[in-house]
Amino acid sequence: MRQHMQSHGGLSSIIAVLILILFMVLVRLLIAWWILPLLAQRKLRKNGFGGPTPSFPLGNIMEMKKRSNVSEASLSKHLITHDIHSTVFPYFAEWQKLHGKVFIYWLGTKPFLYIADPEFLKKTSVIVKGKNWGKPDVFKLDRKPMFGNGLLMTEGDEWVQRRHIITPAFSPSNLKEMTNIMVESTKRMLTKWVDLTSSGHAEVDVECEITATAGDIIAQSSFGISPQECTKVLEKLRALQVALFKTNRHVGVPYNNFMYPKHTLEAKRLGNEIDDLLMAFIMERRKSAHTRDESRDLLGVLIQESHVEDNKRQREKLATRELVDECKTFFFGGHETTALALTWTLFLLALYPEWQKQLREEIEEVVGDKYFEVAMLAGLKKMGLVMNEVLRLYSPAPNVLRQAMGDIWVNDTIIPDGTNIWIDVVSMHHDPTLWGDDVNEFKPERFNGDSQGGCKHKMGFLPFGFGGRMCIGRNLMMMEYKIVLSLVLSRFSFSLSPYYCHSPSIMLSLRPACGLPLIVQPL
Ligand code: HEM
Repeated sequence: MRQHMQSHGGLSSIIAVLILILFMVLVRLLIAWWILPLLAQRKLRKNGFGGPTPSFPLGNIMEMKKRSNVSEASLSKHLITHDIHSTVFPYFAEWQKLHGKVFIYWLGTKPFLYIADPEFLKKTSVIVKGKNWGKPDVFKLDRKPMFGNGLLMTEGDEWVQRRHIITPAFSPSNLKEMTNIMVESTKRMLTKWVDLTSSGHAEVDVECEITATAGDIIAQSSFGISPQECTKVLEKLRALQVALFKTNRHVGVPYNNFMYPKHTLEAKRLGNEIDDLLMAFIMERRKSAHTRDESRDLLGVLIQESHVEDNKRQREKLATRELVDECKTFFFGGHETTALALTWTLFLLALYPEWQKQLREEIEEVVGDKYFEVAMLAGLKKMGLVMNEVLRLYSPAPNVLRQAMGDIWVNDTIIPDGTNIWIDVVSMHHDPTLWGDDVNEFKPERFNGDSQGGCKHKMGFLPFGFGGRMCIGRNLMMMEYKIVLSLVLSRFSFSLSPYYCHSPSIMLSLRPACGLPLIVQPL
């Protein structure tokens, strides 16, 4: 009997200890997920920033979803308007009316400082330089299968070192060497269009075609990968983007991965498969690096750096894992945004044929029947104006993300260490107080003689980000943009297909949700 009571007492103490442990774990989680973020929010609110009221554990996500659904339902897909902010970010457009251009909102248990005020942004960016900006932890984790710890996601000294290593790959002489690849890839695409049109198909899904060509260009010019191998990586990247976008909806909610186990596992699997493919290319190039004069394309530069460091046995060598992450980052970042800039351009030129005509005349004058040379690009001035106007109205990178690494003082305002920051580029590019009443009109001439397009604030036009972390590939993009567009315009005229539905939407980048069907006609 005594023995029975003793064992019963032992069991009770074990249960009591377990309950205590469980209680302590819950308290710790509550502190980490809610109390500490609330304290951070209080510090931010002391500055006078308002914002929608969050609830635990979703923050403001339900409201964001609700507003997105309402906006989608009310969108007339046949009405073409360039006033897209309230369509792509309906919740931000609504909250701006209530709380101004700087406020706090919550993704799950993470408070974010929303900024659509260029003056406020300027003040923070004067104080904080490239190296001292971080990237939000939640996105680093969530987008890991896509970018790993590549340049886009690195911070501090590691970012400085990587940026230093990678920059030479974008030197003018390296870019010049890429011209042939760009011309040949585009010509292959256009030959396909000729075949299609001669077999009676006048309609082409231009977004799909341009994306494949931009992928082919980055794969060949930066990694020396053949078009066939490139297709494999591109298909997986696209599938990964879709899977990530589906899991992305609850970013910031604790253990949100378990809410979409199928998509999370799929993203992980695809991420690993892309890693394996890239690893195989790297190994192949590493082998040949010993035997041939190594090319100075991006992969060549990265491999050379890792070799030099290997030989000297320095600590900061680029490990193979880091090479894979950089390749992933550049593969995706290097084709998706450029392809979208070209896609939105073809959409706008289809809508405004007088600009199509003007650009064609300029190309005839500058390039004519000659083979494309880099020196000709500067002569394509009107095309440059169109490019800027497209990047303003339909910015492929719709937002810029930051995290404060240390307290940031902006006059009397403090942005505390660890604050996540969401900069709304679409809002700033469509703000009538910055651009005037014609803000939502397609007017490339606004950039004539003014690289800021008449914007009243020099940080109101940010298609490539800002400061030290500005896009490293922007010169490559500009060159590719002009080459591809010149070749398309000089071989084809085009108009919108009656099946086009106007639905710009966000899937990491700003894209036409239903593609871009165009009626193309050989010239
Ligand atoms: C229309 C085309 C492009 C647009 C709109 C664009 C936009 C951007 C933006 C907004 C950023 C973030 C800057 C920031 O955080 O302040 C960025 C960074 C970056 N972009 Fe681009 N980009 C384009 C083309 C390219 C190309 C062609 C490449 C590569 C070949 C590239 C590679 C990168 C990389 C690696 C970063 C990270 C830079 C860093 O953090 O140091 N981008 N880009």
